[in-house]
Amino acid sequence: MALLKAVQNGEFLSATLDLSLPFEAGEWQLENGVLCQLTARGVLTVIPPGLSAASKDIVISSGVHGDETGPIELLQQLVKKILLGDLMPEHRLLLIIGHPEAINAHTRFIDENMNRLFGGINDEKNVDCSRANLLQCSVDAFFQNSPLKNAERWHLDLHSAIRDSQHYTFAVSPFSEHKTRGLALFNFLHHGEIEAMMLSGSAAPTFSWYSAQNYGAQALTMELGKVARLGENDLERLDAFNQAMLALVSQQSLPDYQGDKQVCVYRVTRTLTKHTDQFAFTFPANQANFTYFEEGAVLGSDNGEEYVAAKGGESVVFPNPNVALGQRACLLVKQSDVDLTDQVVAKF
Ligand SMILES: O=C(O)CCC(=O)N[C@@H](CCC(=O)O)C(=O)O
Ligand SMILES: [Zn+2]
Repeated sequence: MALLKAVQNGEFLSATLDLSLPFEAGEWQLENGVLCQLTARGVLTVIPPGLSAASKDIVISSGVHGDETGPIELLQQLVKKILLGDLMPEHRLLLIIGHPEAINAHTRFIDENMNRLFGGINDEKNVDCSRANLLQCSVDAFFQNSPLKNAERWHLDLHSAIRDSQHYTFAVSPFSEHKTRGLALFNFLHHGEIEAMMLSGSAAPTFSWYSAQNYGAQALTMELGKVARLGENDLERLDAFNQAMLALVSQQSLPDYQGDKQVCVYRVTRTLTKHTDQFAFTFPANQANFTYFEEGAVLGSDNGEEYVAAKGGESVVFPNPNVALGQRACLLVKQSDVDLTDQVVAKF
């Protein structure tokens, strides 16, 4: 079946991944009036017939890393519900399957980590750079061409962690110069029963940062469980998040959270960068995210420089000594007692 026809039938993921099907752009309307625009492989805009003053512009992306497949399955389910008329979106949506070549290859990336390529347009020297450029242009077009004036902008970039984690689900809030940490975003995290949130204090060229920095979007990198092959994910464990995501796209706004789950908040204290090939950690490669190290514990070293846990201790997240030179080898975080219902955090 041709690519466009397959997408129209709800098969967004399989049509996106079948690279033998030539890409066809297309625009069509569903019986319920929803307008769909397929503008690039894996890039679908959805526009409900009746936009209101409360409508938002929401980007949901998955598969920016090809081996993080649980969120890709969730996105496919969401798209299918919309395309078959089973879910009426309330907001303009840009729904993205990030990196088809990497997904097909079951790898994080092909030549370089695409989630470090959102700092602006790249030289198109490989497929990761070309795809990052296309995704940046797609996000630009989506936000810039919105008929909604002063609409709230959101971007949820869905990932899953490589290793075990003391928090099965968590979010990274990228640093930006805009107020991109609103109370509605925290309310969403509570509804999704997301266990932890890290507040980043410095810019990083990730996809969620791109939308926060350039468009003031309420943006998060969401870490949802652990990497597994497509079709082998335990989506039950992500059900609270999935329900919150479905509600986000189909309701004007989420009701104030009344449950008793609390998001554990961390501030990023430091980013350790790999400067030389001597970079090494003192702990095993599979050390769980959020492992805590007492003050003074040696965490690793790089060409004779030792990294030691700071005053009060620090926890390590995303430790990876195998990254390219000049890239982030881990984040160090400290638990913070800020309350996510607090306007003070929401100011930033
Ligand atoms: O589990 C890991 O080590 C990596 C999971 C992952 O891909 N995380 C994102 C986080 C992006 C951010 O800091 O916002 C990444 O490393 O790109
Ligand atoms: Zn990822």
